[in-house]
Amino acid sequence: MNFLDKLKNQILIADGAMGTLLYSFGVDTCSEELNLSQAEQIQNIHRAYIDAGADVIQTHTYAANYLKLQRYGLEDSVKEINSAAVRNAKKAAQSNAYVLGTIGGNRGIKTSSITIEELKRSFREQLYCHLLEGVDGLLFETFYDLEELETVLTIARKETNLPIIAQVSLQDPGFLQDRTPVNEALKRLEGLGADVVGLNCRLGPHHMLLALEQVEIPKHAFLSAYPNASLPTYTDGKFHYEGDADYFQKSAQRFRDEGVRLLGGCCGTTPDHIRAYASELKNSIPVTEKVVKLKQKPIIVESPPKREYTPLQEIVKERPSVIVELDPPRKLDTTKFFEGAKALKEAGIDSITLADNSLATVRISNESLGYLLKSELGMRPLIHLACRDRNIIGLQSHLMGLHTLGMNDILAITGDPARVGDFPGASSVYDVSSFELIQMIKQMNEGLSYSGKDLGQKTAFSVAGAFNPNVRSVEKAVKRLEKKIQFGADYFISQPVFSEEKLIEVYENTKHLDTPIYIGLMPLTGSKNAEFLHNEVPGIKIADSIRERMALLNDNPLQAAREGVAITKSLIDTALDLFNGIYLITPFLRYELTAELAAYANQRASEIRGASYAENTIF
Ligand SMILES: Cc1cc2nc3c(=O)[nH]c(=O)nc-3n(C[C@H](O)[C@H](O)[C@H](O)COP(=O)(O)OP(=O)(O)OC[C@H]3O[C@@H](n4cnc5c(N)ncnc54)[C@H](O)[C@@H]3O)c2cc1C
Ligand code: MET
Ligand SMILES: [Zn+2]
Repeated sequence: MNFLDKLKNQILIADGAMGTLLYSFGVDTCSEELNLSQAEQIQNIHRAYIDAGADVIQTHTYAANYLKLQRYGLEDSVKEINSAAVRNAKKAAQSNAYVLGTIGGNRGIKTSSITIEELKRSFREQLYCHLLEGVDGLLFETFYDLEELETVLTIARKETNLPIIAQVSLQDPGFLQDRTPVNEALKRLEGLGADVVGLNCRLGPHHMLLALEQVEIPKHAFLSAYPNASLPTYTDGKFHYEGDADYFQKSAQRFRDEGVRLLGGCCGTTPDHIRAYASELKNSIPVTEKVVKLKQKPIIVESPPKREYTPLQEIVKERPSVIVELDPPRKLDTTKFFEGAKALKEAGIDSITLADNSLATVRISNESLGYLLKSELGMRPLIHLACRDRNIIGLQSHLMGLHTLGMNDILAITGDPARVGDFPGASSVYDVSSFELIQMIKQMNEGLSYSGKDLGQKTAFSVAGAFNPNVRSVEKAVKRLEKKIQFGADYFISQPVFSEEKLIEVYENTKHLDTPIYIGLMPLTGSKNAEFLHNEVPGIKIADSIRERMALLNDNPLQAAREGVAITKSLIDTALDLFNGIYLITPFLRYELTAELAAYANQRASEIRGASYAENTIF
């Protein structure tokens, strides 16, 4: 009798974890490889689960695909490992248990760079091994990404009539990562021909039962559940799971009440947990009716997003706009910083931009100074946000804080790596790069966290991307801009440009884009500054004539700075012919220089506007 026939009339017990069990025994390398080198041990664990009462066991092949095996240089051993794994499970099962060939999901919570074609290849390789070796059914487990599971299920259903179990994993008890309600997801899997649909991993019994309360008993499939033992804890350098077998035993009947017919365990479970389930439910009669607590898709409050200002990308499309960077100090005295901010406010700038530990050098946090500028001086802070210092949790919590404080203008950057900075031993986090950060922020504007959790409100961020035209190939840099636009960038802010030729080159290469650019300009403060930028900062080239002008004033710092301002004014004149946005960078907190330049740019901008107004009204 195939195990689907059995499931028609009785609950079956499945096995528990293999990976975490081996890890608890000290295996911290590729445990799937043990199917080859420690076949007997693997068979012993399978037997321990069968002795504990499992009717159905699974091959130890969850991560035995080329995408995951390549981490260990084992990508060419897919066939060997999967075939050995099936043989191990069958040898242990004899005729005492059914054997499922397990294939795990690849896409996790982060936006994955794995393409559908790679997923298909990875899946097919494993599938054919399992079919050739002969299994009683297939178990597709730990799929966070519904698209991935639907893709592989469709392939498998075409290839075989064997029973297929398709299981998703949830971050949130109710919804998949893409916000599909769990009930809808399982129905879709049933529609694609899965014989058993269900949940495994990530959630322990409590949350998995909460999710199952929202699931109807399928009409043409059976329901399965493989909860984790508990949340993991990290002690003495190792992960542990705590949920004990008694706790599992108490949950068993509740799984039955939710209509589950195949009940096993996932991470952290052991033969004791399975024994507990078997003692409660083995051979028991399944329920056929239940009251479902269907949840609707979360309603994201459609209140107007919390926005105090017109987004900069809208302003700069309408008229010339000047923003100025004034970096948070490296020391705790903020007097000069606030003096500078006041001077820039008087110069009439649209926004003051605050770097995030630029060059990986520690500075006062930009959100705290930004908030003071906003609340005390009524200025509009634009907060740079680098991926380098924060993981996905930190980035999101930081963004939620910025929203709460009403700071909606963000420059999303990957960030200079920690090794360039003043704490070279610090680690760069880079959970995401600027592309995904832009996407994360845009998702929050839809009221959803990066993993798709409902935030209850929409944020109103306007997101800039960084543009570095000081590279060998501006065309390549523009390709990055195009990619950032695809990820949701609203406008760009560039590194400083030091020559008219570069301004024109950038204009020529970007004029096809609708997305506005604030072009960067920074006054040189002296000859040493000019030589440093020209010779030591990758990509920055300053015309010989300019460096000569600065060199002539080497002994007169005041005059040199005046020269730097004069050069930048002439660049502003050209820049305003080509771009609407001017981004001035304040060197060494010398705000008097950028305040003067901002006033100049604003005056030139109003002259241009006056002239175009006159042109439009006269004719
Ligand atoms: C306006 C502006 C403000 C900035 N503010 C800060 C700040 O506050 N804090 C801070 O730490 N850093 C800051 N930076 C520096 C920035 O983080 C680095 O210059 C970064 O390497 C490029 O910008 P990004 O972070 O958006 O990188 P991304 O565009 O995401 O690029 C990431 C990686 O790709 C590389 N890359 C970028 N462009 C190219 C290209 N054309 N060809 C090949 N490889 C490329 C980069 O070197 C980097 O390794 C700022 C840069 C700009 C332009
Ligand atoms: C990471 S969830 C899948 C786990 C797998 N069934 C194992 O225990 O090895
Ligand atoms: Zn698991």
